[in-house]
Amino acid sequence: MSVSTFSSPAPVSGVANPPGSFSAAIGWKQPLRFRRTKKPRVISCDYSCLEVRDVCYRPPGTQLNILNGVNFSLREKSFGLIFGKSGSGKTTLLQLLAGLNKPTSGSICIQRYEDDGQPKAVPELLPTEKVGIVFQFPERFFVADNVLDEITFGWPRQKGSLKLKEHLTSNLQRAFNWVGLDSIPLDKDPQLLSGGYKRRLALAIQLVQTPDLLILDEPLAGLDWKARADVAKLLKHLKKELTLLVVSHDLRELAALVDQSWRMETGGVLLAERPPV
Ligand SMILES: Nc1ncnc2c1ncn2[C@@H]1O[C@H](COP(=O)(O)OP(=O)(O)OP(=O)(O)O)[C@@H](O)[C@H]1O
Repeated sequence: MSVSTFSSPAPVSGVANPPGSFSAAIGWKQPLRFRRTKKPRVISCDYSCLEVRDVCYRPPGTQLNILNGVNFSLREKSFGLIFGKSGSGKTTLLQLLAGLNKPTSGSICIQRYEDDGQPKAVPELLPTEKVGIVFQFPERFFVADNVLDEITFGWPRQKGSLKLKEHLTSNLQRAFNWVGLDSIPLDKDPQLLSGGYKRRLALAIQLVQTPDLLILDEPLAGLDWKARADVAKLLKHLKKELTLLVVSHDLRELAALVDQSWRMETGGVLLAERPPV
């Protein structure tokens, strides 16, 4: 979905593992350092949009459409907000975007545009491996008894996957920097983190996979005012790196971040509307 305009940090082996580094924590013989590669910058003015067209969803075995002709478009590296009454179909839509269910009809695509707004080539189906999703109250799904195991849960365990692990570790370091988890000991029990830090950890787990689109269902729910402000600030920072689509009832805290917003009406109809704050 995004065009890479900057060279990314590349792992380099051959130096001692600094104590507390990810490489040391994982116990690798080939330690990692990070330096910027000298690839030239590519300046590109074209852009892409997530485009949802005429999406309907009816759960198998039922006669009722939860989503009815949903249409919207969200430009890359922007912040989209969906709000609306409980039970209107917001989470159902997020699940379709994340590839957890398939629309009954309609399409979910990425369309590239020229700088002048002309579509470039035909739209491509949204690749679900480039979509991350953080569910409501993600900390309830934490399974490990330390931060490192929680974030590396599901990583390849086979011996032959060193390259992939190096890649993931490089991403992990970047994700921890982005969400401000660098100061947290990797052996800390995730359940002992504050509410705001649990949310940061849940975000980092998704960011390791370098999604282009990150979907968040009620990211501020259940947090105190300080943690809500911290997470909102973090989302503002993340918007510079990837596209964010958020479902939330916390309109006041998020209004300043919003580039585009929609109200989900009862019956699964989505209407472009500013947050009523
Ligand atoms: N598999 C299913 N079968 C039948 N009904 C379903 C199914 N999944 C969701 N629903 C119903 O669809 C409606 C929309 O649910 P959804 O969770 O998407 O709403 P929501 O807008 O996200 O609500 P909330 O804000 O409370 O999270 C609800 O009435 C829900 O009970």
